[in-house]
Amino acid sequence: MTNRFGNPPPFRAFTLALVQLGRIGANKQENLHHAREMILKAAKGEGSSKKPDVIVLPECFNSPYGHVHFPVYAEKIGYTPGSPYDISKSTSESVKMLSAAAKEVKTWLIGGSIPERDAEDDTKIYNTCTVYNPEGDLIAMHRKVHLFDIDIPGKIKFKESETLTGGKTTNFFDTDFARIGLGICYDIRFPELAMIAARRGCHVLIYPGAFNMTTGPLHWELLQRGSRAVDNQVFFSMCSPARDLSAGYHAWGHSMIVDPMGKVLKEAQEGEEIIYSDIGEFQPMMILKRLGLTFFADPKVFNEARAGIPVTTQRRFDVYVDVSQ
Ligand SMILES: O=C(O)CCC(=O)C(=O)O
Repeated sequence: MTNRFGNPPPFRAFTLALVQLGRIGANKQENLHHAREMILKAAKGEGSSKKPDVIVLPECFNSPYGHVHFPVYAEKIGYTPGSPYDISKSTSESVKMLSAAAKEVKTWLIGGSIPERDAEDDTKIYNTCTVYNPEGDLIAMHRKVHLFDIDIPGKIKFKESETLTGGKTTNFFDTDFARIGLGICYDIRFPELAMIAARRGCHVLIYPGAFNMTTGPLHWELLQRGSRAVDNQVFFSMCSPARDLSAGYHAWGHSMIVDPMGKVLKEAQEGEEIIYSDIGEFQPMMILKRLGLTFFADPKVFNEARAGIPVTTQRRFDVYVDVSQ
């Protein structure tokens, strides 16, 4: 696909690891220490025969989840919109840990999310995902666009907007094997974000998330499979923290990887766990080629979904009205 956002890299199979992180408590140092341990474990492919190309952490991995906690745990990443990413002078302990861990394991790392304090305006805090390449460079960020403000009487009330500001941009990044789109948790409820990413050539969308015990059982899987993956014919994945019933917020867990036909490739349970899945299919011949410098993979399900059910090219933008009013 050619587009004004630059051609995406050719899509080749890769292995994705989701770290459904547990033990996220009040002590930030411990949270960072444990997250690092789990990144190292995931990189070894522990519990799997696979060594991942991309490792993902959950939403809000360095702090308890709740609007009162965000200002206390917020860190300045050192990023100013419009400027290149440069974390050499960042004061963020979380960013330093993530960058060093990605470099150590030489793997792409989607660093879940952390509360981020604006570089210039101290009153603004975002829920921010940072992404590192295998050299440890920060190469992409996503500030949660849609804030999680809900009130289901007797079940759950949550108001991120009490302390957070919403991001203003859609974001993706290119690796040498795929273009990957970003979102965070509640962003999944807004189909526009995923559709924009898919139409900009993303093959895979990855959202760190932390659904709860009310909406989790009803919507977590439905939104990933039935909605964002099938709507856009992309691989879709959300990575949750593990469920901790002693914490103030009870995460649903069930981190998941879904293919473009809506098939669940891997799903975690509730506890701390690392799950792995191939994105695209490795063929035996291709494994051999992989021992050389190049390898080819079969993005079969991606191409077949789009060829067999060509909604991507059948959309009637001439008919759809502007629904923004
Ligand atoms: O949309 C939902 O039901 C949950 C969203 C959420 O937990 C979040 O945005 O952190």
